[in-house]
Amino acid sequence: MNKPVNHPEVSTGKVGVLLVNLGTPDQLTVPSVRRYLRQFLSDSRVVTLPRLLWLPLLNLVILNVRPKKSLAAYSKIWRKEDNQSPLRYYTEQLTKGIAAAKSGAVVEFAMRYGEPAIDKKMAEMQKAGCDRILVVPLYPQYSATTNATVVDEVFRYLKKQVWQPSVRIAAPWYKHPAYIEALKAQVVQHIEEKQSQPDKILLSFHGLPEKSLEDGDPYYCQCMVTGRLLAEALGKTGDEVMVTFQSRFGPATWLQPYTAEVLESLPAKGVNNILVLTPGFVADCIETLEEIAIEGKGDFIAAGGKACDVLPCLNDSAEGLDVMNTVVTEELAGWLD
Ligand SMILES: C=CC1=C(C)c2cc3[nH]c(cc4nc(cc5[nH]c(cc1n2)c(C)c5CCC(=O)O)C(CCC(=O)O)=C4C)c(C)c3C=C
Ligand SMILES: [Fe+2]
Ligand SMILES: [Fe+2]
Repeated sequence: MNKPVNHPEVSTGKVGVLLVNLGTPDQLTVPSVRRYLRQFLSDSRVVTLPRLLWLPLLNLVILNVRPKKSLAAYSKIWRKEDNQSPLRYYTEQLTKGIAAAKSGAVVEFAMRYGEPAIDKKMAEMQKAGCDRILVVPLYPQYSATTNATVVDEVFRYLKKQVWQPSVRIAAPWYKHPAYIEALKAQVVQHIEEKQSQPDKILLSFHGLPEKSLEDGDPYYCQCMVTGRLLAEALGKTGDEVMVTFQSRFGPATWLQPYTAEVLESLPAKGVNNILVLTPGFVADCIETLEEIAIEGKGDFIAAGGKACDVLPCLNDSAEGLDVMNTVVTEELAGWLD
C-alpha cells in the first residue's frame, strides 16, 4: 500500500479571471516612482539592450534623473480624492465591473510591475479554489514588451507550483468588432455633441523601438489594423484618420510618425481642428492624460491649432466594460465546462 498522501483541499472547480495592467507608482513620491521605473525598465522584454550596457546606465543615470521628471508629470494627473494614479483606479473599476457581470468567477487585478503582484494574486486565486485561471493582459494590441512579459511572470509562478491551475491567456482584441464599435460610438457621440466634424482624427498609440518590427513583434501591424477598421467603421478615408506613435524613450528610432511631431506640424498644413484618441490604452494614465491631453494639446495650440479634443480611454465606461466583458466571456466560453 502506498503511504497516504496529505492531499490539499479538493478543488471547488472555480474559475478565476486575472486582469493584468502595466503597473504604476503606489505613491506620489520620488522613491515610489523610482522603484516602479526600476522594475519596469530592468525587464529585458522592455529594454532589449545587452544587460551589461543597460543596467549600469539605468541605475547610475536614468534612475537618478527620470524619477523627478516623471513625478512632476504624475503630480498633474494624480487622483487627489483617493490618492492613487488613474491607471490603478480605472483598472480596479474595470475589475469590479467584470466581477459584477461574472458572478461565480473570482475576478481580480494585478500589476506586472509593483503591487498587487501577479504571483500573489495567482496564489490567492488558487487558495480561493480556482483551478482554471484566465489571464487578461490589458492591452488591445499584442506586444512582446507588454503581453509576453505578463505571460513570462505567470509561468514563473506556475513553475514553482506542484498543483498548477489550468491557465489560459486572453488573445489581443485589436480587431474585435466589440472594440471597434466601442471606439466608433465614442467618436460618433463626441461629434454629435460638438455638432462639427474634426479636420482629422489622430489615433495615438504607445510607441516601440522601430527594431521591434525586425524582431517580429506584431504590435505595429495590429495598431494599423485597429486604425483601418475604425476609419472604415466611421466611413472615413485613411487621410482623415491617422495612426501615430507616442512616448518615445531613449535615443533610438521608434515607430513613426511620432505623435508630438505630427501635433506640432498639422496647423501649418491647415489642419486646425483635431480629435485625438489613444486606443492602445485600456485605461487613462500618465501617457494619455499628461503626455497627450496636457502636453500634446498645448503643443498643437502653440503651433497655431484651434481645437484639440482628446477623448478619454474607454476606461470603466459602459462601452469599455462591454469590450472587456465580451473578451472575458468569449475566452471563457467552452472552458467553463
Ligand atoms: C523602453 C521603454 C518602453 C517601452 C518599450 C514601452 C512599451 C509600452 N508601454 C505601454 C504602456 C504604458 N507605458 C507607460 C509608461 C511608461 N512607459 C515607459 C517606457 C516604455 N514603454 C516609461 C519610461 C513609462 C513611465 C512614465 C514616464 O516616466 O514617463 C504607461 C503609464 C503608466 C502609468 O502609471 O500611468 C502605460 C499604460 C505599452 C502599451 C507599450 C507597448 C506597446
Ligand atoms: Fe510604456
Ligand atoms: Fe510619457
